[in-house]
Amino acid sequence: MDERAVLEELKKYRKMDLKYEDGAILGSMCTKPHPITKKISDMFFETNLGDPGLFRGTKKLEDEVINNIGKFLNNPNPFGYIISGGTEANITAMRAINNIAKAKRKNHKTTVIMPETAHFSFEKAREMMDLNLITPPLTKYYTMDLKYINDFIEDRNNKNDISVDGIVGIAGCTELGAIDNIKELSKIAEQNNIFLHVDAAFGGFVIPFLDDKYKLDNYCYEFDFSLNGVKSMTVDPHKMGLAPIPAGGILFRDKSFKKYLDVEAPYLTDIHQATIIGTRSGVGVASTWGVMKLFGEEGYKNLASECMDKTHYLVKEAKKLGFKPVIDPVLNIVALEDDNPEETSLKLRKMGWFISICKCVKALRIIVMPHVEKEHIDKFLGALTEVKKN
Ligand SMILES: CC1=C(O)/C(=C\N=C/Cc2ccc(O)cc2)C(COP(=O)(O)O)=CN1
Repeated sequence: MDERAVLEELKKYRKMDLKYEDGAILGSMCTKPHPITKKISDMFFETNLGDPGLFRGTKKLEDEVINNIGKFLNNPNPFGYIISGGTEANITAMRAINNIAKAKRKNHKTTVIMPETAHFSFEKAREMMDLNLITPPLTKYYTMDLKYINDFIEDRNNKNDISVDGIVGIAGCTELGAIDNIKELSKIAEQNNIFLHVDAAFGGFVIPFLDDKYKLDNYCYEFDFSLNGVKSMTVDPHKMGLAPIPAGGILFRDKSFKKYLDVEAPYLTDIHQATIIGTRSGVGVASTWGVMKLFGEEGYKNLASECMDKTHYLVKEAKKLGFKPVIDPVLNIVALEDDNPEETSLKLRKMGWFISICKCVKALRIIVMPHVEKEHIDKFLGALTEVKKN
């Protein structure tokens, strides 16, 4: 095929895809990347951070991006990477917890406490590292029951039983946007010398920029490295950071954690490699650097406010039509109670609406990303009303 034919053929495939701007994508935590990232992608498309000695400028960008993200997460000295996504970031944090535990006790089964609302990337980590996951009961706000955690750890300590090696707190859970009480989890982690990882894959680019008027009394919004017990965080630029895929982020409190991830990499320009993925493009790094410079704190504050205003609009209009949110929106995520979410979601899909559903509660799930406008919300609620009538 000549170049023209190749491009013509590819256009046929691309036309089969949905477009964010059409507003029918309501169940995605990704959105249309900022336009500047097209130009940045073109500049950095051949870079490979898997061999950083060859791409020193791009590696310098990654270090600056990690520091810039660290700044809005109250970490003056972060260590980390911009990697394939939140899944790789969470698995990386579990690698660190597992390797720290194994270094203390050889035949120990690493035990990690995390909520049932945790993203399924932790199930992949469990399977890969044979982790022992403990899921405490949830409160009515869909956050982990702190008394249960304290009692569980105390009981283990009293029995001199297998200790708890890690705790995972979610700052903006996938299904509902609920934020665990990271402040209390940090105290528990510090008192018991347990590694606390915060999965803020979605919330990391929202919570630091959230105006107080959107904050609910039932949740604690302190969630970052300002809490001494927090040892690592997942924060994904390719969600509310408006970077193109792939751009997940893993940050550790400092560089002392690198030794728990390093693997010898003899034939690279570096002698060690800490990331799970080897060869990795620098496009996500450069795009994140660019969008963060373009937006600044004000830009992300405006973005968070715009999405929260549309979220509250959706809830207000849905309530008028008799639909009930599972919880008041914590972030730009709405879960509407539904007696048969699978069926409703399928009917909506046939009408061209792509929402998702919750697992932890019978509900429809809508993520009000920047590409979702009020007109899309109005049309969606019209379709939902029609589906529920029949
Ligand atoms: C709290 C948390 C998440 O909500 C999460 C992903 N969430 C949602 C991923 C998603 C994105 C677009 C889409 O159309 C559908 C789903 C991940 C994994 O992030 P990923 O590997 O970048 O998908 C980790 N933690």
